[in-house]
Amino acid sequence: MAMADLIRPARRGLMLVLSSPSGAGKSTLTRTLSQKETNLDLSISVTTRGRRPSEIDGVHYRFIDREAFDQLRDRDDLLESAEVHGNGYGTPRKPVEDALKAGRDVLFDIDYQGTQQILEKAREDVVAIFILPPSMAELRSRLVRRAEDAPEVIARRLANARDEIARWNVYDYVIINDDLGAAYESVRSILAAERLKRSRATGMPAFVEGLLSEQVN
Ligand SMILES: Nc1nc2c(ncn2[C@@H]2O[C@H](COP(=O)(O)OP(=O)(O)O)[C@@H](O)[C@H]2O)c(=O)[nH]1
Ligand SMILES: Nc1ncnc2c1ncn2[C@@H]1O[C@H](COP(=O)(O)OP(=O)(O)O)[C@@H](O)[C@H]1O
Repeated sequence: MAMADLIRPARRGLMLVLSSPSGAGKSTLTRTLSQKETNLDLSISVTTRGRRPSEIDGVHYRFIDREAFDQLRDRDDLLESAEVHGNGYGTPRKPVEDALKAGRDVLFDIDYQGTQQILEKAREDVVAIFILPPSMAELRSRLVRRAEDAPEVIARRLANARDEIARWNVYDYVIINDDLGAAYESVRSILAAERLKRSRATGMPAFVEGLLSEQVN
């Protein structure tokens, strides 16, 4: 091992938050990102909301009852928690702390209230991105097309969208998810840039080392 590797402090993982009003596309972007990116753990939240037909317990959320939720929160086992659209949601603390300590980055799909709580705790380590739909009409059609929620649930989520959009200034970046591929590339670029910024403190990034060690004639 090179001397530089021995004295270089390991980079603490960063916390990447993706939030959006319901239906703007954060779950789709989160899923793609966690499949394609290495060194990025997805934080699995607990929720008291009922499971949607397409969801798997332990993969998309851990579905728990109100009593279990209150117990986790009261024991301080949640890094952040909030009431959203009438249900409890929270981030289990332990998996996040373990990943960050090991230098892995963590991806969160949480709302603005949870984002604010995490920012208050660890501003320097957080990168918060807000995903917006191109229009309110398109937001509505995405919720209808997704066909996972009852009409009254969709109506409530659309009504709440206005309050959520008004919180845009909690975030470091805002992305309009019109073309999905373009939105994904924007998220990926932000992650790459923020990782590079942080690696300055801990030494040369691997791809720079790679370029410098390559011999060409
Ligand atoms: N604060 C907080 N919000 C969460 C958490 N998990 C999910 N959310 C948010 O709760 C809201 C509702 O999520 P969900 O019921 O899956 O509906 P969706 O927005 O239509 O995908 C979204 O804004 C999520 O980002 C969490 O652990 N903490
Ligand atoms: N750029 C896009 N163009 C068209 N449809 C999209 C786009 N992004 C996401 N969708 C679709 O919109 C619906 C809502 O997306 P989803 O990721 O579930 O939103 P959220 O997690 O923000 O509630 C899904 O059916 C998804 O396939």
